[in-house]
Amino acid sequence: MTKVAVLGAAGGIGQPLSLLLKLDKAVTDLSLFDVVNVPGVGADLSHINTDAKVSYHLKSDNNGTGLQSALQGADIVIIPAGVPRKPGMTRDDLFKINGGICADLATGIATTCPDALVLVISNPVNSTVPIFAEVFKKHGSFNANKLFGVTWLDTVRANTFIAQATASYPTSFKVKVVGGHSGDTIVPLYSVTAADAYAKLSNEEESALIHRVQFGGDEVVQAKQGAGSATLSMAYAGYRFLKTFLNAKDLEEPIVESCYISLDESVKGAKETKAYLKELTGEDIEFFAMPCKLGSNGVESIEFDLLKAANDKERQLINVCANTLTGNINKGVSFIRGN
Ligand SMILES: NC(=O)C1=CN([C@@H]2O[C@H](COP(=O)(O)OP(=O)(O)OC[C@H]3O[C@@H](n4cnc5c(N)ncnc54)[C@H](O)[C@@H]3O)[C@@H](O)[C@H]2O)C=CC1
Ligand SMILES: O=C([O-])CC(=O)C(=O)O
Repeated sequence: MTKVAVLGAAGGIGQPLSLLLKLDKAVTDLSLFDVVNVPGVGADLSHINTDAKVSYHLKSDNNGTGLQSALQGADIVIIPAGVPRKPGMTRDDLFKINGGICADLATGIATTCPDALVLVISNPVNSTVPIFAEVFKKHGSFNANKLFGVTWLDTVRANTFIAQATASYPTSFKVKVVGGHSGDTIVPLYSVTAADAYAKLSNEEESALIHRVQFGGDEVVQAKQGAGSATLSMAYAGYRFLKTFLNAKDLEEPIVESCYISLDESVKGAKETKAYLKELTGEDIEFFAMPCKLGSNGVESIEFDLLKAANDKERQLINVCANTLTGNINKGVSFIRGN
């Protein structure tokens, strides 16, 4: 029995993501939540003859207790709620409005399903995940092993774009991406996780490839001309990342995927990762996307050795990342501590 709650289910990401979840045999209950339009999305999905039971909840239901009903008994909560970018905006420009939305949703999770795995898609991920962590800490329910920023779209793009650059199949790559989820905080570890293909590229081709992964989101924002940002590729990425947890109990070996997590001491490998980042960048970094071994209870351990194997160019990129990322994290933390 696995209940998955989608918060922001009526949106551009929420709808295709909910469709993919409705098709997954491992999902027994699919709970859809939004502030608008979710009855229509829920009624539509509920006609599909797969076993997952669909329920839908508006925030305003039953005197404003719709969020609590949606979250009751949830094992996994995935959150694509909030506004997307328009051309000319950075993800950080979304902070004020999405920060408030995330803080409210985090409070609902902390008070209704504090043991759930929480997967945050809402941007700016670099700051919204620290917001979730701070709200959970306030309620005494913070578990660093169960809170994730979904950065899997960066992995999806890193695989696709190197395949395009080297005329190979995207499915032949499993590139790990570290850092954060915006521009120069995104660092694909091509030299470590796609060494053979990467070695075929010239210096200029390498730089162009890395730039494309870092700014892949902008390509979609520009192509959509004001109608939003990535939705279909994000729904796929969010579903694939979530599926890791659905599959975990049937696998003998944990799966290793990149995700943005707290480097709290309770996470195995976080101490080493933090110390290494401090030595490399001079910064105390509290959240970082890392390849992690994942099981049904969340992070089993961080794959620190992959980070240590980064080449000089990647180490320089991590240095650039650290500066921006630390500011983004502090902004999220003080949004809650200052409130
Ligand atoms: N992590 C990642 O890699 C990516 C993140 N995103 C982010 O995902 C978020 C959603 O993007 P889209 O689906 O394209 O936007 P959208 O505007 O199409 O959908 C957002 C949904 O959130 C709902 N919503 C607003 N306030 C809410 C609240 N308080 N509670 C519940 N639902 C609420 C809206 O009603 C809407 O249905 C954006 O912040 C976007 O930047 C987008 C692509 C990739
Ligand atoms: O670019 C955006 O705003 C949406 C996003 O995070 C992505 O596509 O990676």
